[in-house]
Amino acid sequence: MKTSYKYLMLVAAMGLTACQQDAEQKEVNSADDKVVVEKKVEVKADTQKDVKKKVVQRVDEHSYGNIDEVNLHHFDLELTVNFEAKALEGFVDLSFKRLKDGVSELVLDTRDITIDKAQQWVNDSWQDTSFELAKKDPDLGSKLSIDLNDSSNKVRVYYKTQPQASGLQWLTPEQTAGKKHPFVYSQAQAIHARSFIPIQDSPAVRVTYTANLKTPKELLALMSAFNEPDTELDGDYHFEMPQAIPPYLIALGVGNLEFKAMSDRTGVYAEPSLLDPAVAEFDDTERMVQVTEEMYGPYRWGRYDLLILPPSFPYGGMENPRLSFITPTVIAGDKSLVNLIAHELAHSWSGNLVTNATWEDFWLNEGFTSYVENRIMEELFGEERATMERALSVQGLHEEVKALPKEFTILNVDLNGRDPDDAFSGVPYTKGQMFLTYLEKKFGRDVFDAFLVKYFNAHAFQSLTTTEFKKYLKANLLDKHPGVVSMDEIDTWIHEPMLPEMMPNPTSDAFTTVDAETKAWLADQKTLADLGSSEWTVHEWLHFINNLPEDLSLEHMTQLDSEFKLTDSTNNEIAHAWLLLSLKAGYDEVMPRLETYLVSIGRRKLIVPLYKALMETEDGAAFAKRVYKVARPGYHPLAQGTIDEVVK
Ligand SMILES: CC/C=C\C/C=C\C[C@@H](O)/C=C/C=C/C=C\[C@@H](O)CCCC(=O)O
Ligand SMILES: [Zn+2]
Repeated sequence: MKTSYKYLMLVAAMGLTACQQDAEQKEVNSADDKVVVEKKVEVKADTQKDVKKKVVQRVDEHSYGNIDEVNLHHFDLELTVNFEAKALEGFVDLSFKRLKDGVSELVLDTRDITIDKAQQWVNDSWQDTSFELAKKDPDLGSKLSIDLNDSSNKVRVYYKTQPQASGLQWLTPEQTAGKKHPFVYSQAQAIHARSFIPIQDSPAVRVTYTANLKTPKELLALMSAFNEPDTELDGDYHFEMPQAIPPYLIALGVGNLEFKAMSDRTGVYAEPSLLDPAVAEFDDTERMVQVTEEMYGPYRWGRYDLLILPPSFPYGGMENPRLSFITPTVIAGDKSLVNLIAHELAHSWSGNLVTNATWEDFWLNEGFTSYVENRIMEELFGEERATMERALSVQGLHEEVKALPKEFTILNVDLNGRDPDDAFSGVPYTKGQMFLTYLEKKFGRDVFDAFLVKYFNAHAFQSLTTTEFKKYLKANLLDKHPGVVSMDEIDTWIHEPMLPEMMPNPTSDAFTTVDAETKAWLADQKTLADLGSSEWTVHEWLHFINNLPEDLSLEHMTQLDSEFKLTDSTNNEIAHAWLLLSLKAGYDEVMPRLETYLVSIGRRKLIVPLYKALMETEDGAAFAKRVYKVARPGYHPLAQGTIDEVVK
């Protein structure tokens, strides 16, 4: 096996002796994958702590790409969307610059892609070149090495995706709202872009792109690129993405989609029956863009549109640039769940503009975004709602942390040897958000806002590691205001497990009132009719349900349901909270509703806790297995993977 280029990069950076290099080299040559190589280097670096922090964290253990040798900066994609074969078929031209002399190969990430041919651009023509597709690693996929001659700077790869591509979901017409047309969409984060494009699939890479997609004539294709609002349906679509983005933000969606504008630069794409409800729900989007610009500087991506996906979309939203992908489960009819739009929009600053360099730095994307999301909500809907949303998140975090492996409660998590999807949790989101809220409170909002604007500008269209962030924070905030927050405190937030005592604890007066009312009801001092609940917002309802005792009597559960019709709630968050409580309290009246819920929604956050709760009892497990059999074919591969583990 060849020596890992990353190994050499690390050795050079760490200044190991020739003898040490030799010893390491032997181990590397016998190792069969690069993760082992990096583990080895990390052990070695333990004796040089500062070097370890500086160097090892720059390594992206989730990519085979030779990014220190070849800088991939642009691609042109030509694909046919073949619904019968559940495949994308065509080729990609990858343009790159060499960073060193003597580079003889371009190393890419792939997963479950069939490679038909590789060519390189030499002397003004395409010439075949040899390539090697390595054995598949279960987490990372297959390394693709393409031989380069001395001068080429463009490679063409002919390929097709396979039906099980982890980054694509192919839906039959029956799985869509309209039931007449098929649908396909991508979800590339964290390391799934490689299942539909051979690429250096690391968030440290940034590429511009163009694409031509051929689809059935009656369908519309969209990408995370410029989407012309009045595109004609003709099955032949061209896209340009002039801003350089990391590969996990490459996205496509194809279906029976229509467009409605919400402002000059914002609009919604959705299946026809969902279009008007979505526009009504999300018509504050333009205001959201404006207030974010006022706080954090210009929106740098041109248009900001939303694509409403089928309910099987495994996440709430995905921040694909210029075109956020959105679950329909947040179309509640009362704008109660639109913080999700604030969140995806906030990524246009934190995540898409300033990006985590590796998946171990994921909290840099999500902590900042959750903080900015809440600031947008405060601007649009007031302090009380923003506080309630923070309080709900923090309570959820406390619950989640109890069940997580301790190492996953660290912001700068160690993902060595792990699939990033397996470490996914609310920690990078809410613990990260609370860290920034802590800094805001310590330094004051004006100072902290100025720091954030500077941070976004200084790192625009770049990726950075946690170590680089800490250095920037120290120089630009801590050292400028000495004695306010120490580096030890910063390290506790970023590198220690669990939740620090200094974590802010958002308290809402409205929630305090709900708590008092609940107490009075449980003590038989008030009836449900006297609770004042007719004035409650969705957030108060969520707080109420989430804080009821898990062993609430069946009599109390029945009273609640007959008074408030909670089993029939059409708000998916309230329904989720109520169904979960019902499972814990043994309130079986909900089972038919639970079955419908689990079969009709594929968003992991809403269904995984329900499957987990079901698996706690024998009857529940039998129910879970029966329902999952029906629901599974409609779920996204990511949700299938998670729930397969739960419902073993
Ligand atoms: C500690 C976690 C460390 C690393 C995880 C790295 C990457 C996460 C990756 O697996 C994929 C994440 C995709 C997220 C997409 C959208 C979310 O913001 C949705 C949140 C949940 C929801 O609202 O449904
Ligand atoms: Zn996010």
